[in-house]
Amino acid sequence: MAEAAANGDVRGGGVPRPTNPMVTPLLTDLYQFTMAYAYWKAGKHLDRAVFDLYFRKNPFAGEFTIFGGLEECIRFIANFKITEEEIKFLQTVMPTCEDGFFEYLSSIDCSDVEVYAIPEGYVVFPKVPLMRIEGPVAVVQLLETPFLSLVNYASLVTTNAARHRLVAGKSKNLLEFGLRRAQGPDGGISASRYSYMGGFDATSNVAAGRLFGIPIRGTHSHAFVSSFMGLHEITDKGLTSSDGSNKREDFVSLVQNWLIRIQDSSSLRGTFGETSQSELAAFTSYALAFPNSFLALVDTYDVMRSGVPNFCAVALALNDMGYKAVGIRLDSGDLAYLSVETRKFFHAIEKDFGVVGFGKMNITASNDLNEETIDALNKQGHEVDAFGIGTYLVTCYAQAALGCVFKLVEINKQPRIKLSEDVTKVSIPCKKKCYRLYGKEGYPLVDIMTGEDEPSPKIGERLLCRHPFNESKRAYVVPQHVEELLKCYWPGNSSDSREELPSLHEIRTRCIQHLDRMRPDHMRRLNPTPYKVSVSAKLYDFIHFLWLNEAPVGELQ
Ligand SMILES: Nc1ncnc2c1ncn2[C@@H]1O[C@H](COP(=O)(O)OP(=O)(O)OP(=O)(O)O)[C@@H](O)[C@H]1O
Ligand SMILES: O=P(O)(O)OC[C@H]1O[C@H](OP(=O)(O)OP(=O)(O)O)[C@H](O)[C@@H]1O
Ligand SMILES: O=C(O)c1cccnc1
Ligand SMILES: [Mg+2]
Repeated sequence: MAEAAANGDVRGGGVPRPTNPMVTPLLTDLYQFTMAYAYWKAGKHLDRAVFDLYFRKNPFAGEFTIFGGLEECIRFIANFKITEEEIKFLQTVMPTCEDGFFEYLSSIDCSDVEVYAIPEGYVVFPKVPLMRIEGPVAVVQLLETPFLSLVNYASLVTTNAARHRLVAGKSKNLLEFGLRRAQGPDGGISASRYSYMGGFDATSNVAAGRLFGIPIRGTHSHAFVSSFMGLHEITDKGLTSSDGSNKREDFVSLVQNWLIRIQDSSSLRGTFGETSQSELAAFTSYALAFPNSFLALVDTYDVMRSGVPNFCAVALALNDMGYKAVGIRLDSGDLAYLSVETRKFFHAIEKDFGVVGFGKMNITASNDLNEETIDALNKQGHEVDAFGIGTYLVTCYAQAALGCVFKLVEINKQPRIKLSEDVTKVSIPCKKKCYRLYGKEGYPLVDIMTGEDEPSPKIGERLLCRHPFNESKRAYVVPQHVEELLKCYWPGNSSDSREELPSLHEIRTRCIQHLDRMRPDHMRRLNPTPYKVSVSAKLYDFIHFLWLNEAPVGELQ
């Protein structure tokens, strides 16, 4: 709801426009328009074509991917219309094309296009169509680039987020901090949205929070700490206690007294000397501004000799006034060691001053974190409760693109194939149905593609599942549960009813549930087991028949 409202104009049968106003029919490659013209010239533009959108290899050396970006594709086609002004511009780009073509272009929409897709947030695998798009060939051709642009990064960053969640574990808070490092504003907004979808808890990106209802969180920066010179800068020193008693105290004096008491306490005596007064002033000021949610960045000068003792002095002063501090953020140094030492310090405070719960104070870590560093921290042992992750998450540093493609699989009911020297690049022809077959233990066992007219797999019935290209790889499966994967998201001429577009929060919940349902060996970081993607025996035979038919026979001289 908030999404539609924030996005203003709602058209296309109640489907809002794409989130990014740059997503228009012109956000495509020139060759889509030149091909559309050539189809039109040949009188072929209304030929009924079926395209599959899929990827060939899982990213990040993993064996799974999460599908993201579907809602934006549906928003795009629901509102697809080339404006008069855009037509005029296209005429300048393609000056040799006949007027009749531009009249045709101005008449098209996607009312006769059908989109069947795997629901957003599902765990998906190579070669299985994420989307099957059917319609007049010229129109569907125009959808290729925008669809790929909407799905490729969305799926990649959702998968990246899910991988960070898997390595961090369920109990940790994951905060997306990437806006400043993302590939521009659209990259940043998309990263926040799809990181949340992939299992992050919150974002620092305020605009994304507003647009998508993602929880917004944040701490403060080093600049805030170093901007203070000393406690004398704090003019309004008073803090009113939280208990409604109107008790007001000189908070600065309270903090100073606590710092002395910590320095003299039995377990911490001698562990630190003079702390930074600049930092103490910054923390005190921040606590005065946010007494209910005080969290301090403790690594500007020295974590153990200044940041943590200063934080504790302020947190204990807040405690006297009935407020509970949140915790600290570490943004440099050895995060395993520093988090463990900080935790010991917190426990010592709890013990020495009898402040129940102080030992459990939140520790957030940031600084160029990624899957590997979090894995390393886990192996070393750490006390971090929350990870703030920017650069490696949003730029998908470990893999630049997912490599989704959009391939013609049928035209006018004639199956088509794209051949390649590289067998992984050979497309799987035909308008297909796709199923996920579940085994006895409740795990998905295999995805299978069949021809459109083949009977669907049945529970309890043995079915031969074949590798699409490798003759010797095949297995019988007796499914305990069968799920048809491609659902109708844009019915076009068909009589199927349209699937609802769930909220981002619902997609996130679904994504987490689906990841939980996978067999653990597919999900592990090191040498995961590939999930099997197969075709029916009939489709296998047909692929190889068509392959032989289309591949020219070489001549040896
Ligand atoms: N215990 C650890 N094990 C493995 N990697 C770690 C550990 N602690 C921190 N890291 C990672 O090591 C890198 C440290 O970065 P870098 O060498 O720039 O040091 P820094 O602490 O940021 O230094 P500076 O104080 O100059 O900012 C970061 O990517 C961080 O996530
Ligand atoms: O490290 P990332 O995963 O990209 O997360 C975002 C970073 O952004 C902030 O740093 P800032 O821009 O202040 O600069 P810094 O690198 O000097 O800390 C924050 O302190 C994090 O370190
Ligand atoms: O709130 C934070 O701590 C934050 C936000 C963005 C980038 N780095 C840190
Ligand atoms: Mg940093």
